[in-house]
Amino acid sequence: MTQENQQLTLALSKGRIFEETLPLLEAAGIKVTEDPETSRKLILQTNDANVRVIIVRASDVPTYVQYGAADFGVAGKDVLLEHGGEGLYQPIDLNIANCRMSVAVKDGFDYESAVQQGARLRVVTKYVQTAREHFAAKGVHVDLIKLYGSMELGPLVGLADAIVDLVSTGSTLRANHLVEVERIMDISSRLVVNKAALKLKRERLQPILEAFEKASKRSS
Ligand SMILES: Nc1ncnc2c1ncn2[C@@H]1O[C@H](COP(=O)(O)OP(=O)(O)OP(=O)(O)O)[C@@H](O)[C@H]1O
Ligand SMILES: O=P(O)(O)OC[C@H]1O[C@H](OP(=O)(O)OP(=O)(O)O)[C@H](O)[C@@H]1O
Repeated sequence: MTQENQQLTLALSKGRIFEETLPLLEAAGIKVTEDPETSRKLILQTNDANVRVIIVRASDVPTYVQYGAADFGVAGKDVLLEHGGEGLYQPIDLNIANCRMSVAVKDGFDYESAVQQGARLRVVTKYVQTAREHFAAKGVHVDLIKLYGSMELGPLVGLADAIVDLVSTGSTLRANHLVEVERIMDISSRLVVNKAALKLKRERLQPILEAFEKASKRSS
């Protein structure tokens, strides 16, 4: 095997996923030697010459792994559901970046009666696939409008009746006078592995996957 074939590339997003993956990497003996918050570099080296980290948008992690540009990565269940998971093996729930996906409305909006009356609701979200499935399963009629961020603004400026977004502490909802009216699902981040890499680089990947699994169980 050539040196290049031995190299493993891990796709991570900046922020909470990077921060919360660091202890798992350390459990596998891997230390990232550069900080993505202070460096503009998109390829970060580690103490292991055969492992490098690439920094991509959270929602792009599954795409890099699907096409083999990264051998493995860490992505939220929210992102994986929107992507569809094609070409990805998802062996471990890492139990990091925990939150929930919920429906929220402006304080005072009677969501239950609107639903009971069969009203057609306008919903803004970044998670169109998951939202569509959720409302279809409930038999609620919705017009979904895709946004890329600041969903909480939608009901405040008359763009929508409701939002589907991630909630953790609830402080973003409170700050914008919104209330959570339905929990759709719990969200955590998963390790995703390129299916071909799992076969071809199993020897290098396996110990890392095992260390991640052990460390993520310890923290649960
Ligand atoms: N408030 C939160 N608390 C805990 N976990 C969260 C929270 N918000 C998002 N997450 C989880 O962390 C992941 C990464 O979120 P992050 O905010 O870093 O990226 P993003 O801004 O949503 O993505 P993108 O850059 O692609 O638009 C999300 O996909 C989700 O699974
Ligand atoms: O319930 P809370 O603890 O307030 O967390 C919820 C917020 O967290 C996420 O945004 P994030 O902080 O990731 O900002 P961004 O997606 O706009 O980068 C999510 O989109 C909510 O706005």
